[in-house]
Amino acid sequence: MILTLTANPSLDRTVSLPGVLERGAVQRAVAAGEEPGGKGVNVSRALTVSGVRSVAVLPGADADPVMTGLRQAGVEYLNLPIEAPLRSNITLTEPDGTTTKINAPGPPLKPVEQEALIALLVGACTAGDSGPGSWLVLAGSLPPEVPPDFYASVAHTVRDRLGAQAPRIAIDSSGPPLMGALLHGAEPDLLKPNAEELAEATGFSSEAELEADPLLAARAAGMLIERGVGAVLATLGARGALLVTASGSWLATRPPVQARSTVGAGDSALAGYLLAEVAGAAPPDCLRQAVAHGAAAASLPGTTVPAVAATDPGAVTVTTLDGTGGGTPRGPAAAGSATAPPSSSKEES
Ligand SMILES: O=P(O)(O)OC[C@@]1(O)O[C@H](CO)[C@@H](O)[C@@H]1O
Repeated sequence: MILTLTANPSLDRTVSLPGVLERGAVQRAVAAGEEPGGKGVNVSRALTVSGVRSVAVLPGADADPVMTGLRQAGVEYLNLPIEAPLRSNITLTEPDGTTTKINAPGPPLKPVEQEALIALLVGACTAGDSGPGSWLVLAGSLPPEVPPDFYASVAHTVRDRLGAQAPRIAIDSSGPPLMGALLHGAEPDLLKPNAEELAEATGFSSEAELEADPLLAARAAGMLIERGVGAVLATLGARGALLVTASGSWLATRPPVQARSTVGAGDSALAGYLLAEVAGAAPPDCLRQAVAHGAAAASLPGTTVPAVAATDPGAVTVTTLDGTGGGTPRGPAAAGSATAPPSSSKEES
């Protein structure tokens, strides 16, 4: 069982435009839809749709549309009821796949609610089939009033309370919550940054340089390994993704796909990695499945998550970067090409 914690979930509203987004104009959408979102929620959705048990832990009222969406999608969840409605995040998509996203701050989570959310999570870790072979994913931004070291506090509490039975911890966040986690000793077993977050977390080179140069990105990821991170799964937009561990570094690339919405592609990549990992795959094959999942998600509308059966890991090429490991190269040699969101769409972590 894989647990996810989304402290700042959202109802993702996707509006499809018939053409280019025109600032200041009234435009008619060709389609609109809603899905439960937030990074951890998306990871849980992607795992569930592939038949891997996942429980999403999140704040929000029983009647909140996010819970309704999770029930409809058959996703298991544990919610901490709060009074305020959860946020709605808006995605505007253009026909060429260009994605514009506007994220709301979300309702504040009071200190007493933060404690209760952690208690709910610890309870979930001790129940069922969570344990040292499993994972806890801490993902997304933090709502107002939550301190930036929140993910580090969660990691410390879970490890203190569960000891050897604690699940491994994966973190996917950005800005102050990412820095707060790293600076306060969260020491995640897995960190999933994009190029911007890798630059932010290491202060090593710029986002553009890291995205353009996987070897440079691998060096930056290596700095995080030296600081106690177990493994770094770095998504590099059109350059594919990297996996860096203490025992090896790998780069995965694939032919471009026609992107429809890059929202949630990073979350699906993390889900792909985890579902391969819990099935016992070797690191290069976990990376392969991450890239296959991310590519499939980018080709789907809105925050839609793919099932593993709809992904194409055979199209992904994995190469060893440092001669310490490597997967069985499969599919067309496609170095330098990968999931290709349009240049005007930023890959979300
Ligand atoms: O504001 P955050 O928490 O950083 O990101 C939230 C969000 O953009 O992340 C997901 C895509 O990764 C979406 O479902 C959701 O709207």
